[in-house]
Amino acid sequence: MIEMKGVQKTYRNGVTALQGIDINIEQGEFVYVVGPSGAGKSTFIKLMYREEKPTQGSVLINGHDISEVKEKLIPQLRRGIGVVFQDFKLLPSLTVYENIAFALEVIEDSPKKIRRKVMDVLDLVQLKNKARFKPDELSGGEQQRVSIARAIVNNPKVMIADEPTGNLDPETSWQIMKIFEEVNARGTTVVMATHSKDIVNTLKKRVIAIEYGRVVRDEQRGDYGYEA
Ligand SMILES: Nc1ncnc2c1ncn2[C@@H]1O[C@H](COP(=O)(O)OP(=O)(O)OP(=O)(O)O)[C@@H](O)[C@H]1O
Repeated sequence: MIEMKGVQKTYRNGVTALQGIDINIEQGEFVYVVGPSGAGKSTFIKLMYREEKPTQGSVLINGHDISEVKEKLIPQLRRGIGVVFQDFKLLPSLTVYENIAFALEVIEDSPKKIRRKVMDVLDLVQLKNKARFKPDELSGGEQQRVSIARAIVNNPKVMIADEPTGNLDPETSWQIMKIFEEVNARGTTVVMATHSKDIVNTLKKRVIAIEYGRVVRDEQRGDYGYEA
């Protein structure tokens, strides 16, 4: 469902962040992307939701080359892809409820439908009781749960996360991983860049390791493979 063919990404400053990337991720897989700092993980993730375009090669989602999606159709493309960041990226002036509903309002659902969908995802991340809170009234783990709820409220086929536990303590990170596993169990493909040796070596999944912009390892139930 996600395919990269002969992908190279060279940034405008001349840095080649990725080269010779050929990978295929099937619907329903859970994939960790690991590797040293600066190896190209974030670039790899950004190519999947058209935050960046490849310099060479193609990125296909369900057979469609996303580099060819017209600018005005990018919001529509992104609705099918939930994205979770290390720093949550919630809108500070909106409540928890509004931050999630915002992702739906652009697709013009009825108010009743919006309410049901938002409350359903808040239930999944166990934050129904904080729907009226603002992000700065929540702990880091709670904010990350809101950002996951926002990412999945449109029921995307893919959830992509760039170091989602990077700012969280170990216990909170495990809570977040339980939610990721639940989302994956419901059929969503999950691709997650991480530096967490503990998580990768405990919750065994497919591991794609990137070094100096190239895939150096791709294993089912792989290890983290680096020192923490
Ligand atoms: N917007 C950009 N413009 C120019 N160079 C960039 C840009 N983004 C990333 N790079 C460079 O591309 C390379 C890969 O960066 P990337 O952020 O993909 O690595 P990473 O593996 O995610 O690193 P980290 O684990 O530290 O987050 C690095 O050399 C980085 O400096």
